[in-house]
Amino acid sequence: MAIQKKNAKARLDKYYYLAKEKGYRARAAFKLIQLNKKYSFLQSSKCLLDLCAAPGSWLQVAAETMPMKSLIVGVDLAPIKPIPRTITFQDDITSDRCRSTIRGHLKTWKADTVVHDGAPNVGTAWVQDAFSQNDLVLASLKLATEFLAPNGTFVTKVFRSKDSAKLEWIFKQLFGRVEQTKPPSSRNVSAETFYVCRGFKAPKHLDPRFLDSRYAFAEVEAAAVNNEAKVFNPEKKKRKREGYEEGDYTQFHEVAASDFIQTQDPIQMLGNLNRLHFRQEANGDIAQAALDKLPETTQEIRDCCADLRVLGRKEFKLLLRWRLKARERFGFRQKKEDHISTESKTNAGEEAGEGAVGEEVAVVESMDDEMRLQEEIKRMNEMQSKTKRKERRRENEKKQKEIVRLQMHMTTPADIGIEAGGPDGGDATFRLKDVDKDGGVRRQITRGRMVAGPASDEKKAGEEDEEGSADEDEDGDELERQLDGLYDSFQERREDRDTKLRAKRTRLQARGENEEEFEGFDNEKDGAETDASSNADLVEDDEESLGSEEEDGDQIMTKLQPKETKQGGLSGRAASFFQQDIFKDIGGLGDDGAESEVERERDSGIDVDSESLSPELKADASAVSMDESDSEDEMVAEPDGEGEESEVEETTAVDNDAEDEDWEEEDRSARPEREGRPNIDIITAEAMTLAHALATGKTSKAQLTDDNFNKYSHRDTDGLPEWFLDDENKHSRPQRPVISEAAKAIKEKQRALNARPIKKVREAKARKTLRTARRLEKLKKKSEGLAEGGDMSEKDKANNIASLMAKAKKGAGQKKNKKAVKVVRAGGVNKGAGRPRGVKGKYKMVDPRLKKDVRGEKRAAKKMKGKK
Ligand SMILES: C[S@@+](CC[C@H](N)C(=O)[O-])C[C@H]1O[C@@H](n2cnc3c(N)ncnc32)[C@H](O)[C@@H]1O
Repeated sequence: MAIQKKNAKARLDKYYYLAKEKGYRARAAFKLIQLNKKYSFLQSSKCLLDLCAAPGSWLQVAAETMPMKSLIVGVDLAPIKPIPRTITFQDDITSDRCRSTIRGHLKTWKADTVVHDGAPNVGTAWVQDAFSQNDLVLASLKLATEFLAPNGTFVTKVFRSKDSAKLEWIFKQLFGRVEQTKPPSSRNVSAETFYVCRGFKAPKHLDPRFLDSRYAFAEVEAAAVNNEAKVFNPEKKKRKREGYEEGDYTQFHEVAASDFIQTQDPIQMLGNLNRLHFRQEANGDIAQAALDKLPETTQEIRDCCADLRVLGRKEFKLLLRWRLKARERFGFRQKKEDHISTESKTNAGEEAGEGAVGEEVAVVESMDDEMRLQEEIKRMNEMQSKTKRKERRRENEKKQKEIVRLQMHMTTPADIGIEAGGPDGGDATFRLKDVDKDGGVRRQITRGRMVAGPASDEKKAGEEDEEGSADEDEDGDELERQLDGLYDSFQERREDRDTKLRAKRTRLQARGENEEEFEGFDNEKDGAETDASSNADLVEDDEESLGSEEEDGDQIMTKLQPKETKQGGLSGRAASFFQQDIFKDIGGLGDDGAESEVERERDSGIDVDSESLSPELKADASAVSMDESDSEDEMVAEPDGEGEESEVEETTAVDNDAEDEDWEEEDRSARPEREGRPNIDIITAEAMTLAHALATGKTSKAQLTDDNFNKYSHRDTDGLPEWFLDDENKHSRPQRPVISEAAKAIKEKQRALNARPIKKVREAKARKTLRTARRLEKLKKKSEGLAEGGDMSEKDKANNIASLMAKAKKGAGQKKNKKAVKVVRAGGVNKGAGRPRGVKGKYKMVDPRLKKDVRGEKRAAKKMKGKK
């Protein structure tokens, strides 16, 4: 947060002020404007859903861009002040209530566009923030999949992190076209980027895990090729190529659920079968009917039995637990219980008890009902407390691991401090967990240095959790160990059948080994660094709500850039592209005359006079004109419309010697050319460098033309305020290289120019010279007349001519006599009544006191003169 405050001022950039000027509530508005400018999705949308909409600048943009009577709904955790033409409400987009509220607002409509600009609260570690943001993205995508119309558009902000690629993969499964972009208004220092996903495929059915961060991110991660795995695990398992079992030529296998309850090898069944059915044939198995009626046989169990191939670890555990319960109901006993029930253990049971852990035996019960009931209750209680302890321990263990992995940037901050299990409290299905199959003892997943701390912590936590004795704890793990062992053997069987699974496991193992060997991270340092940068990155401008600017000064409102205008059916970008010279002879490519040559030149960063430049020079594209007769004001070349300062200007063919007479305003279009080419003068070091490069062949015309089609060339400046454009012109333009020789040459040139009198002085001098010349001409004529006059004596003639010359000389130094301004004393009859009576010509009303003072001064001056 400190970082945010420190940078608060710097964050108030031009978009902030522009937003303020245009009345948008946040500068984020420009992001939507720029995204829409590029992809034009708002104009064609009639229904829009804005997830995480506060303070509402995107809603403002949507409301003014979408067609009238469009339905625009916005939701955010924070309240949104009402915006005309939009419906807003306050809720968490991850909640079910939010979903039903949206449904209520949309009624039968489907959204054409869903936009999401959500950002989690900042202040935690970078990875954690990024993860929460990704979580938000998934939540918004979930809503989008529910409310988007087929072929609709989903626009979302994503913070670049290791999970961005996974998100992109998910987007690509759901949308026809997915593009990543960063609008210019998004700060470069921000890790945010935007995905514009178009062409929603609207799948009829979507596995909810697809949009669950734990599964979604884990799945995509596993899909990545791990080359290291190949290095560290070069051995190849031999493939089994036996083919079909004898007499079994189908790939779909099912058995009655009661068989699963009775079997001694449930894992084998779960691994090989596709379904456990509950069908009851006439005269069929009573166990099957009883099983069907058992309260433990819940709908969830039935669903799991329906397709065993799609189940995960959690579901398998569920089925195995269900089987154990059913076996108890049916009177089967486990080995451990046989120890408790000393009366009824059979020899067969004992033999089975020596076998592998978890092996069960059928026991013939002979206890009376009461004892059995007590035993049942005791056992259930034990099981319950064991399960609780186990859950707690696993939570702790998981959190510790996640924290370490998080610090190592090896994982996302999955549910730290929240819930380690799945959304419904279960484990992540695809979580890696190594199991010691034979001993049923679970190995630590994370190894080496990384887990040293957590492992001991875990132990501590485990100790704290202990409520009973150590023996009790061991018993408590029994079920877990059995399940893990069973699941492990199931996994192995599956892997034997499925090469992909095997490869995945190998990769994960290799990764684990790499982690073990890796010793290079400095957790503290790393963490500190990322935290700092993360905050800077994640504290995005969007929180800068203008509405509450007084409070934090960071909030802004935005104004949209002008809408993209289409020219001749082409988008603005396409139109400007086809306006290039190479397309000019091709008909039907937009409006040929829409842009003048000069404008084109200007767009490419060159300011030239279209009429005076030859085509070659246009191609040279290095010229911006400056008339030598024009003085310094023109030299400080104003930036053109595109923000490029003029670098070279045309000169007229004016000779320096005649500069005094050259004060008439130049008509640029009438500038002469030298040998059919415009007379070019170079006035900036960049232009000089460019000219040098051209002259020495270091660059070519084509290269130059290419360079001028840059990202600054085709900006839409319509409707933008002057100050904004000025700022753009100053800073958003290509930086051209300058060589020192060029800089020196320009300096020299400017020094010479500065030494010259300024234009007005030269003009005045020229006018004076002209007047004198005219007067002398007149004088000459008069003198000639006098000289010819016969009546006058030679002396008179000489006197007359001398006096004429003296007059002319005097007159040349004098300005025309201005008519005297009559000073009138304000007051009396002259008080406030327009022109004073009897006064003709110019007059000036003055304060009576002032008039008196002036007269007094004059008198005093006269007296002084007289004394002298
Ligand atoms: C960058 S702002 C959005 C700015 C908005 N696009 C605009 O133009 O004004 C991010 C918003 O996400 C919201 N947000 C974060 N988590 C949310 C959640 N779980 N549900 C709803 N809104 C959430 C925050 O309250 C915050 O207002």
